[in-house]
Amino acid sequence: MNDFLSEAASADLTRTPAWQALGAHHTHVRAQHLRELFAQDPQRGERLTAEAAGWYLDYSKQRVTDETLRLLLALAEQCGLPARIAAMFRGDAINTTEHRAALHTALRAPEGTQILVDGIDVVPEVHAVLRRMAAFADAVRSGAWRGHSGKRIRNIVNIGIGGSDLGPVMAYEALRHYSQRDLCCRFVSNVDATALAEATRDLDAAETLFIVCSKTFTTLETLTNAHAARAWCVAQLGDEAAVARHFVAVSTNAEGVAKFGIAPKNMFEFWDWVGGRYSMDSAIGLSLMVAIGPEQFRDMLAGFHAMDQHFQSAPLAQNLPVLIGLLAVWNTNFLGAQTQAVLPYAQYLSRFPAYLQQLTMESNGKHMTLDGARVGYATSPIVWGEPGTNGQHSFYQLLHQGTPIVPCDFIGFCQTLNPLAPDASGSDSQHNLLMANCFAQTEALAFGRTLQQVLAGGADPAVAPHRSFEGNRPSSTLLAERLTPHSLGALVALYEHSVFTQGVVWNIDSFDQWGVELGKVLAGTTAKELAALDAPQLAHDSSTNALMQRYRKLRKETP
Ligand SMILES: O=P(O)(O)OC[C@H]1O[C@H](O)[C@H](O)[C@@H](O)[C@@H]1O
Repeated sequence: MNDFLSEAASADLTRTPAWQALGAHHTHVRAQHLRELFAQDPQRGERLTAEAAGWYLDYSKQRVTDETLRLLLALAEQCGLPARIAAMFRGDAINTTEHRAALHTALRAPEGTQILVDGIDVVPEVHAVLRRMAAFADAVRSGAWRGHSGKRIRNIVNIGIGGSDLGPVMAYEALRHYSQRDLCCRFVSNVDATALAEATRDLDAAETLFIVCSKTFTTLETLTNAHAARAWCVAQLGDEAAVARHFVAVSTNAEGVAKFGIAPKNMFEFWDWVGGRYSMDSAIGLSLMVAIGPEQFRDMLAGFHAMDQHFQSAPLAQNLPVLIGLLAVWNTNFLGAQTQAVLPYAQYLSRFPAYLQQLTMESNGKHMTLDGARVGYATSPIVWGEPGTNGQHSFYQLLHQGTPIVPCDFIGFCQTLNPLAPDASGSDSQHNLLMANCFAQTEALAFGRTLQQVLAGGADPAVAPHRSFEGNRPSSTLLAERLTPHSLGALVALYEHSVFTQGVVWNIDSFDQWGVELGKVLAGTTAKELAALDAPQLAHDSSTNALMQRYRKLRKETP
């Protein structure tokens, strides 16, 4: 057993005293409505809140009592959370199945901090790469870096998938307001050739820079797209040598990058102790840095770091990531929720739910404990969501009146970056409308509308039951003053650490992803069979065989 694992963490979770106490306690909470909890405690909405790194968390509309919180905090203690947090920040090999540290926190550690991996301080390396990235970003932004034919770079195409795509594209969209207007960034991830074809259709190769992002530099989708992009570029510019001015790489695999034909001086490195889904603040964020500039990127890192410090040092009861993580455990394991909706009331955060899907589900979608036993409890919720108010006109019907319980995280900002409709008081009426929707939704979910209220409003008694809302649907609200690189960094770190908190309680490895491997291996074999058009025998199951045969037949007949 690893020395950072406490005895309790390795014992069967469901037999720990805190878990058992929560099991006994949850029937009591289930019998209570949020209406009663608020009526009993007029200060609840101010009391069940916490604040850190510019973010205010209101979790008073979660179905918890003070006793629930006390028991959840006891559970965290019994699972050894404080020791596990310390182990992560220290650089212990907490990713046990891959024998690696999970040190994304080192990516935003200020210069002068010392973090040792195998006896070597990694912080100077992190800052050396950041400086190289900054010099490159400045050169592209100023026009000092020219394309092969001497033209200025106007377009950046990031090629990567999973963590090498979702973080950069989410953050680029989130921080568009801060990006250089004459630079256009596009992101290609899917191996469907349509993605690359549409991303490059209207571009001039002479003005286009490809950033190929892949931690391993072996990912089939990324290498396939990178080769296709290279062919497109060379065909347009008529010279193989153009690759040197139009391709850079971000990877841990220098050999793979060199083999592709990108010179070491055009490669930005990161390290195996950075997980793909935890890498947007490493060199994987190069496209973002080119778009928003090194200063704003550093501001984002400072936001990450502020939340890291809070997670590391705040008491568990006031610790935002810990609270959010424990509430997820409560909702999943005791209230029976299977999914979690993330609802940003900010168009700029349109890709945030997709980003959180990988962060959460690839991290905690596991069924084996660190000790190699099958878990006897549910682990990661299914994460989904859309920006408000769009979601309201789509799936909120189910949130309000459906049969499943869906805990919601509402995320919003007090100030808009695009004031289109300033009113007499100086605030923006369009933004007021957006946020009014956000607050009203949390209220409606929690308190609903009783049958009596509906009837008192004069509704037809036959329709009244359909128009009543049970309420008692849990949500949290995260509010910050303004969407800035700093507040975005803090928000991402908040969720990273909340996912870690859940993983610690569930006693799973939140940093491996073996479940993705099988699909990759099978697709490789199948791709070979599809390529060999006339190969007579297929040895899959009858369904897969029939599908492949049909595909081959129709593909052949297509002119
Ligand atoms: O960055 P790469 O090595 O190309 O990996 C890209 C992605 O590959 C797999 O899908 C992994 O499960 C992801 O965690 C990773 O982000």
